[in-house]
Amino acid sequence: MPEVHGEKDGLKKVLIDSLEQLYQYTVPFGQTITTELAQAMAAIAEQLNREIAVYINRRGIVVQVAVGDTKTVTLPATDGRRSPGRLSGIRCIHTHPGGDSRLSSIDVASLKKLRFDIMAAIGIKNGIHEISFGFISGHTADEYDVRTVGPISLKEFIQIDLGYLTNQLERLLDSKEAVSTMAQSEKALLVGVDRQGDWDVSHSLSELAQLTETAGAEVVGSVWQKRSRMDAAYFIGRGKVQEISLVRQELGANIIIFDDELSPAQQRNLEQALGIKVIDRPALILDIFAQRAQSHEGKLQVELAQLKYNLPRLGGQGLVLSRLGGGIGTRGPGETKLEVDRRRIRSRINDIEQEIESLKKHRALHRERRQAARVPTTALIGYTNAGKSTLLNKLTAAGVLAEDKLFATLDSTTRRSILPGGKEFLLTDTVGFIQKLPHQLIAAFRGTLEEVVQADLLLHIIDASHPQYEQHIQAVYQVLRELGAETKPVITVFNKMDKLDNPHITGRMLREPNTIAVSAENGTNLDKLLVMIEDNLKATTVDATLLIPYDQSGLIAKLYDLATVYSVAYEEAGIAVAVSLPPEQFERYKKYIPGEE
Ligand SMILES: Nc1nc2c(ncn2[C@@H]2O[C@H](COP(=O)(O)OP(=O)(O)OP(=O)(O)O)[C@@H](O)[C@H]2O)c(=O)[nH]1
Ligand SMILES: [Mg+2]
Repeated sequence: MPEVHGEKDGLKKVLIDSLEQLYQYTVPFGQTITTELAQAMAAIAEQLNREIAVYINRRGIVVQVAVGDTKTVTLPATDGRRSPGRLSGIRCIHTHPGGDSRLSSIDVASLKKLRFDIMAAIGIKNGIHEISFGFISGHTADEYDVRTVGPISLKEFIQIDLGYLTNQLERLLDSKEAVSTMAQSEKALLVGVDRQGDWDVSHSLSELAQLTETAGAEVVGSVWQKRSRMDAAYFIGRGKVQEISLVRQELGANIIIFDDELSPAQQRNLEQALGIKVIDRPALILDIFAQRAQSHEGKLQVELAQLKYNLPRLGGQGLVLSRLGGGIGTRGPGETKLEVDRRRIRSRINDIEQEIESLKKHRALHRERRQAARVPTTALIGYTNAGKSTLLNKLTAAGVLAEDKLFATLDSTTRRSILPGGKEFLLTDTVGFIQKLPHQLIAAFRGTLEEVVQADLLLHIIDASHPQYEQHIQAVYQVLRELGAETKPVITVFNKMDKLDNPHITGRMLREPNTIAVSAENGTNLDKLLVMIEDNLKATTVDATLLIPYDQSGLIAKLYDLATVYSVAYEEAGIAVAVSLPPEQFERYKKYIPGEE
C-alpha cells in the first residue's frame, strides 16, 4: 500500500490507517469526486483538525494522500509526456477545517505551480459544509490566470463534467500566444427557429446578429430550423444538434447563441452535446445591459435581472462552462457576477429589491411634486434604435447619447420643453423595447418604466424605415400591456421619414388618428408634433373649481384618487376644490361648478 505523505508526526495509528484507506477509492471517468470519497475525507479531517489532501489522476485513481496544507505537497512524477504548457492531469482535492472552503493564496499558488486540472477545497464543519474550486483559465506571457468557483454544494460539485472542462482548458493552453480568456474574442454561431409566425426568422436572426455585435462578439454564421413544437431536452431537433456541431467546427465558432429563451435543462443538454458555451437571447440582452448600465439604479436593476436569470441555472456544469471563458454571460455590474451560491444570491436579491424599492419611493416623491406643480408629462417609448433619444435632444437640447446601436439608452432622462402656446411640459426618454425582452428585465426595470405608466401622454416612436416596423409596433404594445399602460393616450410618431422615398407608405402609416411622420434628425415636422402634443395634453385634463356640499364631503377622497387636486378650502357654502380632471370625469362633476346648474 502506498504511504501517506506530509506531517504525520504524532498521528494515531488508526488515523494513519484510515488515511491509507483513501488509496482504495476510485472515481468514475470525468467525475470530480464521489460522495463516498468526499465523506471519508470529511470523517478523517473532522478528527484530525488538519488539512488532508488527495490527488487523483485522469483515470480516477488516487495517486497520493497527504496531511498538511497544499504548499508542502510534492507530487510523484506524473506522466512525462505532458508538455510544460499543459495541465498536470492531476486534480487536488483537500479539506479546510472551520467550514470556509474558499481557496487560500497558498492553494492558488500551488494550483499555478503544479498546474493541477482543478484545485478543490472542502470546507469541513459538522461534515461537508461547502466546496470551492479553481482552475487555470488562461495565461499571459509569464503568469497563469486562475478562475475560482463557489462555494457550491457537494452535489453541484459532483455534477461538474471534469472531462469536458479539462479538455477545454487544455485546448486553451495549447495555443502559443497569450490566451487570457478574458481577452479572447468570441465567435458566435446563431441558431433560430422558424415558427412561421409574424416574426420572419431571418429578420429575427439579423436582429440577434446586431445584438451579438453590440455585446462585442463576432458573428460567424447562423442556422435555423422550421419547427412548431420545441424539443423538451434540446429545444431543436437532435439531428439539428448534430448539424450545428459540424457547422460550428467548420466556422470555428466558440459560442452558440439561441434566438429564443432556453430552459436551464435545455441549455445544459446543449452544452453537453455540443461541448461549447451555449446562451440564449435573454442572456445576451442581459449582457448588453450589464455592459451599458451607467446609473446606480440602472446597475442594480441589471444585476437583479441577472441574478434572477441565473438562479434556476445554478449547479451542474452549465454555469461553470458559461463562465469558463469570460465573455457574454459573465459580465455583470455587481461584485457577485461569479456567484454560484444560492443562499448568497437570494440574500443579494433581497437587498437589491429593497434598495430599488426605496429609490422608487424617492422618485415617486419627485413625481408627486411635479404633479402638484401640474407640469404635464410625456414619455418617449418605442423599439430600440427608433430615434427616441434623438427626438428628445431635438425637442429639449438634452444632450442624451443617441447612437446607431441597440440599447443606447438604459436610464430614463426627463427634460423640460415648451409647447407652442408657451406652457411647459416634461419629456422622458426611456429604455428601448425589443421582441423577446427577458421578463426578468422588464420586472427589474419596472421602477424606471414607472415614468411610462404615470405619464399623461405617450409618444410612440417608430423607425418607419425599418422593414419590420409593424412587428416592432406589436412588440412595443406587448411590453405596454405587461406594464399595464396600454390604455394611455398615445401619439404614434413615424420617424426617419428622410430615409423613406415612397410617399404611399407614408399615407398608409398615417391612416389612424393621432399619427404623424417626422424626421428627428432633420427636424422635419417637429413643429407639427409639438402642436399635436399640446392638443393631446389639453384633452387629457380639464381644470375647474368645484364646490362640494358638506354632506357630500366623501367625494373629496374620490377626487384625490381620480384627479389632481390643487387646493381644498373650507368655505361657508361648501368645500371649494380646485382640480384638474380627466374629461370623462368632468362630465360627472361639472354640476358642482358654482353657476353651472
Ligand atoms: N436617418 C435618420 N436617422 C435617425 C433619425 N432619428 C434617429 N436616427 C438615427 O437612429 C439611430 C438611433 O437613434 P437613437 O436616438 O439613439 O435611438 P433610440 O430610440 O434612443 O435607441 P435606444 O436608446 O437604443 O433604444 C441613431 O444613429 C440616430 O442618428 C431620423 O429621423 N432619420
Ligand atoms: Mg435612446
